[in-house]
Amino acid sequence: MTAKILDGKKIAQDYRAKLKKEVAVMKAQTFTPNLTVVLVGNDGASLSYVTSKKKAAEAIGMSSDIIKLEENTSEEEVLKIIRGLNENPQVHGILVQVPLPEQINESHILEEIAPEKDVDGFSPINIGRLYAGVETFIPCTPLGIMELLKHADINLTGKEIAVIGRSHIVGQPVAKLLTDSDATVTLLHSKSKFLKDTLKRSDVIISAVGKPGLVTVEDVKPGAVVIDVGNTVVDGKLRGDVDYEAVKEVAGAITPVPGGVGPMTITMVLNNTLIAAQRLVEKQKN
Ligand SMILES: Nc1nc(=O)c2c([nH]1)NC[C@@H]1CN(c3ccc(C(=O)N[C@@H](CCC(=O)O)C(=O)O)cc3)C=[N+]21
Repeated sequence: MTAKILDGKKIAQDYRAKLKKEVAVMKAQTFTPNLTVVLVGNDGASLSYVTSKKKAAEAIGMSSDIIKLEENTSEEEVLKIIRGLNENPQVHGILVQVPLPEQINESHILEEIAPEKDVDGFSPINIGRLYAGVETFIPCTPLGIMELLKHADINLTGKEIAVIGRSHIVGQPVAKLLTDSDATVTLLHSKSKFLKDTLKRSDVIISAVGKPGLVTVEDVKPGAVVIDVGNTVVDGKLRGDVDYEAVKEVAGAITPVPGGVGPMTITMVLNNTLIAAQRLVEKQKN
């Protein structure tokens, strides 16, 4: 059996075409949604991600700005910039690229972003809202994974799902969303005792660790759906966590790296920015 390839690039393209139509309607009736991305420092990979986000936003008719700050920028300086963006009525979505340089405390920054503009869904208020089951912004990678699973022809009800990695950005929120979809989730991490046994009995494996070669063909039950969130550069090449070539011969469906989860994450940043702008329109009506 050869797996169905979950083509994130194509699925993202189709999704963005739908967003583009909604943006056009919004622009005709009200204003142009804007995504502003804050990047601190000179990390090459981060610069390439934020440039992709700006390009993707502009391609669907949104406006997008990148605020590029020096590596040695102080926390107070970044906080001041965020306060300015919070108050700027032209800005609907704010995204501060992580990781941040070490002199800047990430929590302090995320606390400062106005929850109604926090399109990453990383602020403590929005994380709390997610678990409370009230209106929020769902983090972009988990949202993208849920969209990919819709294309995997799998009914999640009662399914065994292994999530590897317990970050606030991917592992924990995706476990929450999958649980809400009636799946049974095991959240695995570096200290888990029965990692490999759990993978082997799972109907879906989601790996978000950043360790190439972590998930091997021996770990995968025939027909299982495998979602690879890893993106690690090895010898100048982007690698996921999954041994893709071997696993695709036994899995039911699988995401490639690149071209799987990554393009979906960017699409969901756009999705959340549009929602932020739409919520503002609703608020102004009342
Ligand atoms: N505040 C914040 N929000 C984020 O959403 C965020 C972040 N910080 N920090 C870093 C991670 C990583 N991330 C990726 C997004 C797209 C691709 C992506 O599109 N990758 C392409 C390949 C790109 C390439 O070839 O280098 C792909 O997988 O096909 C990858 C990684 C968002 N992140």
